Amino acid sequence: MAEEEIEEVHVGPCVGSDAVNGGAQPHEEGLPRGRGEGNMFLVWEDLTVVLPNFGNGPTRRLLNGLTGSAEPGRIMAIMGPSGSGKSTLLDALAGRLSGNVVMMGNVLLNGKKRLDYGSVAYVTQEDILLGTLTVRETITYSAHLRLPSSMTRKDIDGIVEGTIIEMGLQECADRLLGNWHLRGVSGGEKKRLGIALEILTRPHLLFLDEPTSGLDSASAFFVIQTLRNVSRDGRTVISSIHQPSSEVFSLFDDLFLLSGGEQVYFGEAKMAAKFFAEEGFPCPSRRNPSDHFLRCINSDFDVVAEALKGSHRISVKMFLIYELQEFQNTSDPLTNLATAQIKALLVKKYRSSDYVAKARARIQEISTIEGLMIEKRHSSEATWLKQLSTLTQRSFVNMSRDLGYYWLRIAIYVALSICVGTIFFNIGTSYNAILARGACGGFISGFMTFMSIGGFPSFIEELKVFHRERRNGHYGIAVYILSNFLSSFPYLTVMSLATSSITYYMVKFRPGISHFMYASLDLIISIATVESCMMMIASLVPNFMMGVIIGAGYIGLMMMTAGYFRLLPDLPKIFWRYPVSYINYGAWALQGAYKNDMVGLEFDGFIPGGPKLKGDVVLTTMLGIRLDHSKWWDLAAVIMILIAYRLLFFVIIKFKERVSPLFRTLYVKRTLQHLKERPSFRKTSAFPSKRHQALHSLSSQEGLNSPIN
Ligand SMILES: Nc1ncnc2c1ncn2[C@@H]1O[C@H](COP(=O)(O)OP(=O)(O)OP(=O)(O)O)[C@@H](O)[C@H]1O
Repeated sequence: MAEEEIEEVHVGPCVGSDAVNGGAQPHEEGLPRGRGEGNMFLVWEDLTVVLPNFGNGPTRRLLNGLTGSAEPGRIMAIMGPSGSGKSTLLDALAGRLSGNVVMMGNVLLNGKKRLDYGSVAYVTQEDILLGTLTVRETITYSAHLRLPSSMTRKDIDGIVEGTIIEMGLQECADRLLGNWHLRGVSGGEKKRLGIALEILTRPHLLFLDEPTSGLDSASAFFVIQTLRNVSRDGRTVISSIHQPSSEVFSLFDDLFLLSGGEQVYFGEAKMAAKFFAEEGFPCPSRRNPSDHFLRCINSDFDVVAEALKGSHRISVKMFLIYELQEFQNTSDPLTNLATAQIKALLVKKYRSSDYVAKARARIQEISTIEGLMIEKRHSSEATWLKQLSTLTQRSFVNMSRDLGYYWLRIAIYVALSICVGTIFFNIGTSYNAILARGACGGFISGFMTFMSIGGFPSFIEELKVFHRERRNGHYGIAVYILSNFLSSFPYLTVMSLATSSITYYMVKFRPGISHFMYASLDLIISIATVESCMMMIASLVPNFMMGVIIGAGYIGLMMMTAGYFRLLPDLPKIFWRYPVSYINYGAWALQGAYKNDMVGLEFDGFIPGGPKLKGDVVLTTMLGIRLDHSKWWDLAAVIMILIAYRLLFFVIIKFKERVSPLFRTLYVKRTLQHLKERPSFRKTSAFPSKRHQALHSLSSQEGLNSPIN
C-alpha cells in the first residue's frame, strides 16, 4: 500500500522524497488522528497579517488569506524564500506577533478560538542562554524549574540525560556555552540545546523557527529527525525551514509553501512534487525537491537575472547567468517564464486544485472533532519554593562565573578603597578633618555605589533569559526578583565588607565594631538599591546602551542631591529638596553614614587650643544634617527605597504584560476601521468557503480576530 503511494507521488523524479520515511503516512501507522489526551489540532483559516500604514501609502500584507492545519503525530515544514513570511506565520499561529502588525482570520485550537495554549513551546531563531553554564547545567536547571516538584532528583536527572542523548549533546554536555570571555560550544550545539530545553517537558504543540539555520546537513538531519520522533509521540510539530536537503525534506509529513505571503501549496510534503508536476513544473532528476520548489517561486531570481543580464564584467556573474539559463532551458517546461509568473500561476492553480478540496475536507473533519478541553495551565509544574531555590542557585552560579558581574567590580572596589585609604589616611579630629571626613563619606556613599552600574551588561544578559522564560511561562516575576536579590546578596556583602574594612581602618573613622557594622550595612543596602534602580531602568529600556546612559544620568542626579555637593537645607525647596532629596537613597545613606561617624566625636575648634566642637554640632551647623531621628531611621529609609525599586520593577513588567493586550486591541480596531475605508484592500483566500465566512462573522460578533468586510 505504501509502495503504491510512492508510485503515485513520484511523478517528478526528484531525489530524496521519502528516502527516509518510506512514504508511509503517519496516520496509516496508527498515529493520533483523532481525539486523545492532550492532542492538539491546529487550524488556521483565511489568515491575513497586515502591516498598517495610516498615511497615504499602501497597507502591506505580510500574509494573505492562508489556510491550513497541523495535527498530532505529524511534523509540518513551513517553507519559502527569504522574506516570504515563514516566521510571521509561525508567530501568528503561536500568538506572538509583534505589536505593529495586525492579524485577521481564525486560528483554532481543537476547534476553539485559542484562549490559552497551555503546553505549547516555541523555539526562537535566537539563542538566549546563560553563557556561563554548561549544557547539562542549563538543561538541569530548566528541568528543576518546570518539572513537577513531586519528581525525585533521580527522575529529573534521568529525563535530563535522556534529553541530552536525544539531542546528541553528550559530547558537549559538560562544556560551557560561552560568553564574551569564555570560549564555548558551537552555534549548532547551542541550537540543539535550545530545542532540548523545549522538548524537555514534552509539549503537545511545538513551534520552531528555522531550527536548522547555521547547521551542516548532517546536524540538520539529526535535528529534524529528533523532531520527527517527538511528533511520533502524539505531538504536533510545526517548523519553518529555509532550504532543507532532500534527506531532511523527506522527514516532513506536511508542507506549507509560501511565497511573498501567498499560499503556494499546503498538503502532504511528498505530494508537493506531484502538484508541481501536474501544473507543468516537474522536478528534474537529481534535483533536491525543496530546491526546485524554491527556484520556482522565489521571485528574487528575476531580479538577479535582470541585474546579471546587463553586466558581463565578472566571470562569476557569467557563471550565474549560465546557471540560470541552464535551469530555464534544460529543466522543464517552465522555460522562459519569469519566476514571478510561475509563482502567480501556481498560487492560482493551487486554489482550484484537488489538494485544496482534500485539505478543506480534512480541516472540516478536524473542526468537528469535539473541542478537547485545553487546560489553562502554566508550562511549569514546580512549586514556588522549588523555583525560587533553583533560580537563586542558577543565578548565583552565573554571577560566580561571569567576571563582569561582580568579580571585576570587587577588584576595582578594593583598589579604590586602598586609594581612598591612602588619601584620607588616619584622618584624625582636627578642625580641617571635619570637611575631609565629610568628603570621604560623600565619595564612599556616592561614587562607590555609582560603580554598581558596571554590572548592567551582565544583568541585561540575565534579563533576556528571564524574558524568554517568562514568555514561555516558566515562572513568575516575583520569584525572579527575589531570587535575583538572594543570589546577589553574598557578592554585595563581600564587596561592601572589603570596601568598608579597608577604608574604615585606614581612614580611621569612628572606632568600634558596631560603627563598623553600621557602615558596612549602609553600603550593602546602598549598592543593592542602586542595583535595584538599574533593574527598574532595564525593565523600561531593555537596550544596553540606552540603559547605561539613562542609569548613569539618574544616579548622577541622586549623587548631586544627596547632601554633599550641596547641603540638604540649601537645596532649592521646590523639586530638589521636596521631593527629590526625600526619595533619594543617597541622601538617607549619607545622613546615616555621617551620624554613624560623627555623633559622639569631638573635633578641635577653629582656634587652636580653643573649645572643642561636638560632632552633633558639626553635623547640624556645618553638614546640614538634622538630628531629629536616629541613624537607624536613615537606614530604614534606604531599605524602603530598595523595596520600592524592586516593587516598581514588578509593577512595570506586570503593567506591560497586562496593558499591552489592551493597546493591541485598540490598534487592531483602528487598523480594521482604516482598512474598511479602503476599498482597494480586498480579501483573498486560498480556501474561499462558506464555512470560513460563517466563522468570520462569528468571530466578528465575538470581537475576536475580525475579518475585513
Ligand atoms: N513586525 C514587523 N514589522 C514590519 N515588517 C515585518 C514585521 N514582521 C515581518 N515583517 C516583514 O514581513 C516580511 C516577512 O518576514 P518574515 O520574517 O516572516 O520572513 P521569513 O520568511 O521568515 O524570512 P527569513 O527566511 O529571511 O527569516 C519581511 O519583509 C519582513 O520585513
